[in-house]
Amino acid sequence: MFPKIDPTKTEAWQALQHHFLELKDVKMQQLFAEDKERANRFSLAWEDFYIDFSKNRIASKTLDLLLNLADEVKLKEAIEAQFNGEKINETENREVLHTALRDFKNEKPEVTEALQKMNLFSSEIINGTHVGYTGKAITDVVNIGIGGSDLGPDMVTEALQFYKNHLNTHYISNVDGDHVKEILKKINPETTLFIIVSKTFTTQETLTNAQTVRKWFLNTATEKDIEKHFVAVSTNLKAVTDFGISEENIFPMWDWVGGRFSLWSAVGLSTCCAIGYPNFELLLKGANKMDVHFKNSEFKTNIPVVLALLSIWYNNFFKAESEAVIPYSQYLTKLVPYLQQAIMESNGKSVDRNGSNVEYQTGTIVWGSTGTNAQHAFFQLIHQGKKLIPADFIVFAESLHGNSDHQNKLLANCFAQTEALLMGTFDTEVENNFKKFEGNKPTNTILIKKLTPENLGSLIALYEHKIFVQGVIWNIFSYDQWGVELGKKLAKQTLLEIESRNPSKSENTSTRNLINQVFYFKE
Ligand SMILES: O=P(O)(O)OC[C@H]1O[C@](O)(CO)[C@@H](O)[C@@H]1O
Repeated sequence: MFPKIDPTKTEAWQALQHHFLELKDVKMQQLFAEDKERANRFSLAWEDFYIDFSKNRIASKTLDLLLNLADEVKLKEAIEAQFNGEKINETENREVLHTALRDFKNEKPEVTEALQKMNLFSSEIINGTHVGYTGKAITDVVNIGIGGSDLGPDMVTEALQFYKNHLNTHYISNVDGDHVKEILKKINPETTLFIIVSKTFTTQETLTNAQTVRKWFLNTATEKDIEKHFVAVSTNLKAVTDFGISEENIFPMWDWVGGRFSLWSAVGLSTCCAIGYPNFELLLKGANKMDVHFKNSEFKTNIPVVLALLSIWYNNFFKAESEAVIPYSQYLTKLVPYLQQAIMESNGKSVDRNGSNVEYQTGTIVWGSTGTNAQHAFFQLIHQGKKLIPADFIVFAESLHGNSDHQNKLLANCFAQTEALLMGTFDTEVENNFKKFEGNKPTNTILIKKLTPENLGSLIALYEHKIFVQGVIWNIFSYDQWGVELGKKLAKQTLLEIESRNPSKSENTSTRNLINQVFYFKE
């Protein structure tokens, strides 16, 4: 196991603190003017990716010190420990091997078997050999799950809709009954496949939605028809079979795959049905390429490592509280909600790997939405507000739609925004302070050749590894999520009170009043 090192006790951290004082007031506009090679020096080209990180408040020394920090906290050993399947998720006593789901060279037999099952099943759904209870082909696929059992597959299916076949896909996640009701309005029980995805098969929202859908289905069909229309993805075979789904209709999940890192497994079955297995495999292969890059590249040319270190620089030294992600692609509308779970559920921790409270900032808040729309929404604050918000701009050089007029305008806007954020109105006369832009706002630009399943896989894996690197540096456990448990427990108790319809006995007066007010409104 790699050592548990408090980052603030390292020499590199101390050096970075001094260096921060030298650099905190530096203007990037000047750094660019003084160094014509800056953009070349602070950029990385890899496969179909070009990462420009020159528009950051860094000098060469900054990067050197950050790289020293990575060495001092033994990042290399940590990466090896993860890929070698050591139980680095210590609080759950689990290995962390989502990378094994996409490693076609060293496949785990159970992964190969699951992929074969997904291939066969999705092909039968797509080509119409798997028919519903009245003999009709499946037209709609509904994923029922929440968190990692929803956000990843939903995001990927949406992102790759250009590659989609005739199947309609739907995602039911919220326990709010409006969600399931609105989806049920759109589908026909005779031609719909339901995929219940829950690693634990104990999640209240998913089980409630699954029961509601089952009841709706049985309004027209019979119990024996369930096998043609319901499959599940879970580790909890007993709970699934108790629900009424037979073992052959269960796709596996494993303890060594965290929910928010599981879209590569059978959790991605809805995506696999929507885009077909060959495209799904390309997605996995793209992720694997990034895994190999992450595992083998020296840190200074290692994309996830460099992006993670830059984020640490702002989070821990500039004290930036959040980061924005702005994909200039309508297809990536769901990337930010997906990243919010991946990043914040992983690194929103305040206890270190030794069990002590941490005295430094950890998990960044991530937010954002697609450009160009975001320009007309919150960009005002990034340009002229008081907060420092480092941002990742993600854009594809080639479009899928082929309309160069649109694509050129999209690219122009993306690049122009990063330049405006950098330069502001530096060195130019402005009429008044209201029209002044300070500039000096940091951005990374992730320019990718084209939105293909492979490149999307690489992009997602990039962020997965960035999360891990940050967790190692902060000396926290990125792969557990104890912070979600208390709310789940209290919701169960609160539900009992609401269902009892007796005046609340809740000890907390605020909660008590809220429950009683609901009763009053309903009278
Ligand atoms: O797949 P399950 O077990 O239903 O869990 C769903 C989600 O709930 C969480 O446990 C907590 O929100 C996530 O980590 C997970 O992705």
